[in-house]
Amino acid sequence: MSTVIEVVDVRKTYGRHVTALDGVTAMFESGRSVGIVGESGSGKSSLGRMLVGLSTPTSGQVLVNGRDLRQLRRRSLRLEFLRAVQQVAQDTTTTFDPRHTVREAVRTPAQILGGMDKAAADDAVDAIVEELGIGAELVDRYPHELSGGQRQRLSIARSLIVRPDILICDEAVSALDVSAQAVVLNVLKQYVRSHSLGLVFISHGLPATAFITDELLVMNAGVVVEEGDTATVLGEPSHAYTRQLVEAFRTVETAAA
Ligand SMILES: Nc1ncnc2c1ncn2[C@@H]1O[C@H](COP(=O)(O)OP(=O)(O)OP(=O)(O)O)[C@@H](O)[C@H]1O
Repeated sequence: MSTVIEVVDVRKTYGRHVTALDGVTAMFESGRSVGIVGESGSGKSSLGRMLVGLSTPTSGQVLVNGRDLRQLRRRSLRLEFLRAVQQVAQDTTTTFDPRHTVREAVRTPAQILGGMDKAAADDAVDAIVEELGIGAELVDRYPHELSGGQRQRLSIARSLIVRPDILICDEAVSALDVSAQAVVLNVLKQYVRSHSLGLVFISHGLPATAFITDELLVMNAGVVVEEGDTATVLGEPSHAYTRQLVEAFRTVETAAA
């Protein structure tokens, strides 16, 4: 395991009145899966967006493989950054270019970032699609011909094919039915164990988070209030906010059962 992303005392404010992140320090390693949990508005997506370079800190630093993220956003280092960090978003409506089939969309990063030739990239597309339980017939469709869940799985395929050091998943399995979710979560877990993938898993779903993460960061009002290994944080939460959150998770689960 090696440290890929370091977040050092990061603050993020929007305008004058909203502090989304208030002094967050965290480390994300390859081969380890970290869940970020917290109620709505606690800053999870603000942190997730920062890790993928979609937002910059108001103060503090985000380092990716030792380099400041601001440097990595430059065009000359953009490919290096994309090889290290990939993301899967909750809303995949704009993830795919409507002019290309999903085969082209999944194959292109394998060629550009993975250095594969077209034939090897095509084989890699077929392999990852099968691994994720996606029907082979879907890859020759255009994005608008797919359901939200199908697009979400193909978006995961497109990120995994690059073999990034870190994959940021923000509600990335939320559009999937339970059986598709189980397949995807198992594949992601296997990539963490066997291919040293570092996973950052942002989710409101407790069972999926408990299953897939090694560690949890609990956020409240832009602050990490508790962190530790998942079983301990969920089984013996030490912070009152975490106890409340775990209780709320369980209430929803019971109501849904
Ligand atoms: N672009 C923005 N402009 C202004 N305020 C924002 C912006 N993005 C987020 N915020 C605010 O920052 C705070 C943190 O939002 P964030 O989206 O990070 O929370 P979250 O924990 O991911 O919530 P959810 O679980 O609902 O997705 C919230 O108060 C939100 O209203």
